[in-house]
Amino acid sequence: MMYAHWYNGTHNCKTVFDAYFRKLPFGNGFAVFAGLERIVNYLNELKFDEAAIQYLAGQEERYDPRFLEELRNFRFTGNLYSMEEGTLAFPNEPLIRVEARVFEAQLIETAMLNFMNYQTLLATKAARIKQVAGDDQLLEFGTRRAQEADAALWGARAAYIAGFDGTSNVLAGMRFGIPTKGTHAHAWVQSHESEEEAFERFAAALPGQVILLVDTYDTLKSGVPNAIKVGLKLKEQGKKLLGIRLDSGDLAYLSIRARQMLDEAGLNEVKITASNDLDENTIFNLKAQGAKIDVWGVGTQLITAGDQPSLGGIYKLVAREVDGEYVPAIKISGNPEKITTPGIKEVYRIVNRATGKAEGDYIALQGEEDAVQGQSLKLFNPTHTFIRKTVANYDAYPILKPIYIEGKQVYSLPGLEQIRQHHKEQLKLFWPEYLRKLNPELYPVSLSQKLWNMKMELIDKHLGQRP
Ligand SMILES: Nc1ncnc2c1ncn2[C@@H]1O[C@H](COP(=O)(O)OP(=O)(O)OP(=O)(O)O)[C@@H](O)[C@H]1O
Ligand SMILES: O=P(O)(O)OC[C@H]1O[C@H](OP(=O)(O)OP(=O)(O)O)[C@H](O)[C@@H]1O
Ligand SMILES: O=C(O)c1cccnc1
Repeated sequence: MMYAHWYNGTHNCKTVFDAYFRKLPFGNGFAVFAGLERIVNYLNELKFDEAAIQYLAGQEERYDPRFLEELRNFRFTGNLYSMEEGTLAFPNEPLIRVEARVFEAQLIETAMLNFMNYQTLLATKAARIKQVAGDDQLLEFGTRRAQEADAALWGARAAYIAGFDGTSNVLAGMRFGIPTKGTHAHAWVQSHESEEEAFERFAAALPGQVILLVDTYDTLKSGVPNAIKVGLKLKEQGKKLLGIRLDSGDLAYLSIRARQMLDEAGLNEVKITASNDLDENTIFNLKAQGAKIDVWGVGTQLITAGDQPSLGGIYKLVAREVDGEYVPAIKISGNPEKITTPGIKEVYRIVNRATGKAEGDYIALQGEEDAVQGQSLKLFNPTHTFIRKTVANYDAYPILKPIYIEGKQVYSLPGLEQIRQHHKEQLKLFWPEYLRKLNPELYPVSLSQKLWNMKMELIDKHLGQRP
């Protein structure tokens, strides 16, 4: 497409694209936007180096050398607006808007969607797990099962944004400052003559971090009693057994029994960690069964987003420059939900001043800023327009922030702690009915009347052209 634009002399035409998703993952009521940091890293480094030019020169498309010369000077020179990481996002509203030469805007589509889709999916899955875990500690244990190494690293970051407390991925600790936490594997126990010896040696090496895996041979007959022996010895030395880990069997029953045994031995402070194919449903059920688990190690189901391995985020052309002016663009589909919303748009989060809670998101055309300054605002469902409400006494917060203006990064990436905090504050903005895990209420995302009218006119215009 880049070549075809260059060949036809349209490559410098300005275009506007929106990145958004149509359907929330996991039946959740919201998504947690993530991926911006990696998008910024990508755009800052985006260029065609000599090796790339050479590779393209050898392809069967037989690119004109002047095109390859153009690529040599390629960099991102456009504008990019985005939600901040950790922000709650909803279907059919732009999460990112790109305004750039079509040459650039088109190239970055796939990479941007890759980063946005995976990280947003992961942060959303992690938010669901966080919701059931409450104040229990959550550890990300997924690296060995992730869809390759990048997914492990950025997935650990996304999980931390949404409320996980640590990761077993040490590179994620080094790169992003996420606390690294973990225990030991069965192999540690298997590589000693006895379980007791294995526990003692582990405690000797890492006296401040001892969490012992107790299920290698027999959890209640051998693992927990041996851990208690080591725990009591550590106590005598003024040190502490931090915890035990259960990794198989009935985690409710075993944790209740292990808790009793630890308490009877006077080791009330020793925490119980559980792992083994956990997700929000097993954790919810284990808690309902009265499991005595303080720390949850979650791997495969989180890092692969096991129940929905992809977010269907898309990137659609919404405006293009014609004779020096932007004109809105639309894509029609037989499926009304797939019809795009044309034009350059702002997204506002409408917050009720009396309750401090979000009433809905409101998408208006650029230049329509007055629409959200009035005494009252009409929100309606763009597909089922009879579903409507009027909000008075509100604040309208624009949620797309400028990240690049004319290719210059104008946004300083916040630290991870700040992003995590922002996410926590976002959650407080919403009524619980939108946040609940099962059958949440549909959060209203409305179009301005002007935008809705314009969309309908464009639909009429294009359908009118049909034979
Ligand atoms: N009390 C419980 N209620 C509901 N689910 C549980 C309970 N205890 C464990 N589970 C879950 O049931 C599944 C058991 O899986 P599986 O049968 O493969 O494990 P296992 O045989 O105990 O251990 P291993 O990993 O050694 O095979 C896991 O996902 C685990 O988290
Ligand atoms: O179950 P997850 O949520 O992915 O959590 C990570 C799992 O990885 C480790 O197991 P390991 O790779 O040794 O396999 P196994 O315990 O299932 O045999 C650990 O003991 C957990 O069970
Ligand atoms: O630290 C652990 O116990 C751990 C880490 C990753 C995967 N499984 C277990």
